[in-house]
Amino acid sequence: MLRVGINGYGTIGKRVADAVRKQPDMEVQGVGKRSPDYVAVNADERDYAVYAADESRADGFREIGIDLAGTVDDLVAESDVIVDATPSGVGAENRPLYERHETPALFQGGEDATVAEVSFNARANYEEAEDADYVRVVSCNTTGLSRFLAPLHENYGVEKARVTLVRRGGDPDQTGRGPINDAVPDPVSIPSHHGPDVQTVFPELDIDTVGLKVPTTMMHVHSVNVTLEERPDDVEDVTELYRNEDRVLTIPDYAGIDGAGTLKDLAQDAGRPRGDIWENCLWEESLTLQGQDLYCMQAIHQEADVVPENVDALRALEGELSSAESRAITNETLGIDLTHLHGRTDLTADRRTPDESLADD
Ligand SMILES: NC(=O)C1=CN([C@@H]2O[C@H](COP(=O)(O)OP(=O)(O)OC[C@H]3O[C@@H](n4cnc5c(N)ncnc54)[C@H](OP(=O)(O)O)[C@@H]3O)[C@@H](O)[C@H]2O)C=CC1
Ligand SMILES: O=C(OP(=O)(O)O)[C@H](O)COP(=O)(O)O
Repeated sequence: MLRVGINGYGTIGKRVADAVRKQPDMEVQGVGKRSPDYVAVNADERDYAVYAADESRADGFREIGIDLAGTVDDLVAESDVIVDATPSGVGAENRPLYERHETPALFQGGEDATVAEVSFNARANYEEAEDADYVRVVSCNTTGLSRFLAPLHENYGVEKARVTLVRRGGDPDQTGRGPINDAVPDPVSIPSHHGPDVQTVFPELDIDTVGLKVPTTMMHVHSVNVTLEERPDDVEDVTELYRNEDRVLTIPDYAGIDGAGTLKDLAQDAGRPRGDIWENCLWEESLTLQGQDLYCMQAIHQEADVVPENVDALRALEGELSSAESRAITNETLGIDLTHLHGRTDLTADRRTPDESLADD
């Protein structure tokens, strides 16, 4: 059993903890938490051992009935590997602590790529993490773009990718980012940081990205245009390619899923924890071919898509399972499977009004 310590129990850390707990080959050693607040209570209620990130606040944990298991220093010493899910920039400050204990670590996409030896996406470059001690799981947007681009890259070649990222303004718990009523070029400089970040996974790829933020907490939406080196025979071939990707949910036209709100509703109806959507959500109807150019739109649940990638990155560091083997276990244990949407598509031919049916009979 791989003992995994999670340092930083916020939006990403709490989801990674729950995902690790579901794996047959891993266990959660404990979680590092700084503030003794409702999220700390939630960790305690879920029976995670809580370690203090800031010793000066240890009394605050005791006052709310949380019996600390130690400090983050202890957590690092007792774990086989650390998932650092602290805010952007704090991970880099933590790296010397992990080095001191010779404990390998994963970092998140808010860190600069230089924090680790490898920037990781399970679908695109799993093998590169096998000999590493420090790995950065790329950000939610970069994860979504890597999953989207990998099959195109392999099957048709990518001459040039251009992406407009309509970014959610903040996560639901980030009350400090609102209320807002605006659409803000963010970053206003072009290209945005996302293009260079995708190149940490696909070094040769020619990609330009621009970003803006809008007042929603639900999901990011990408408008993508890719010039392919080789033209697919038919757009249906591309649709089929994505239907066969394990972490891409292709949205069939009949489903009536018209935006991030209906996607979240779908996830909640499906009983997903926290309404999480781990897959890229790609509208089939938006897949369009014009000459060598492919267009499409996809939505990315920023709180969730990096979670299975963290689990796979832990296995990549171990070096015992292949990408396909690890992804299969992660998908199965988390329940990454909304293919029931496609099990219904055959019925669309019979979607006639009662009057039409009677007329035919
Ligand atoms: N949120 C998102 O949409 C995504 C975020 N990421 C990346 O994941 C990383 C984490 O982001 P996110 O989960 O949103 O962050 P959160 O702010 O939600 O959580 C951060 C956690 O780290 C703790 N923390 C803060 N400062 C320190 C410190 N000095 N030492 C130890 N722990 C500390 C916080 O403690 P406390 O609250 O107790 O003070 C909290 O538990 C970032 O790199 C981010 O860019 C990647 C993909 C998507
Ligand atoms: O990694 C993320 O986004 P990014 O890919 O746009 O950098 C997360 O959604 C965090 O974004 P934020 O920088 O708006 O907090």
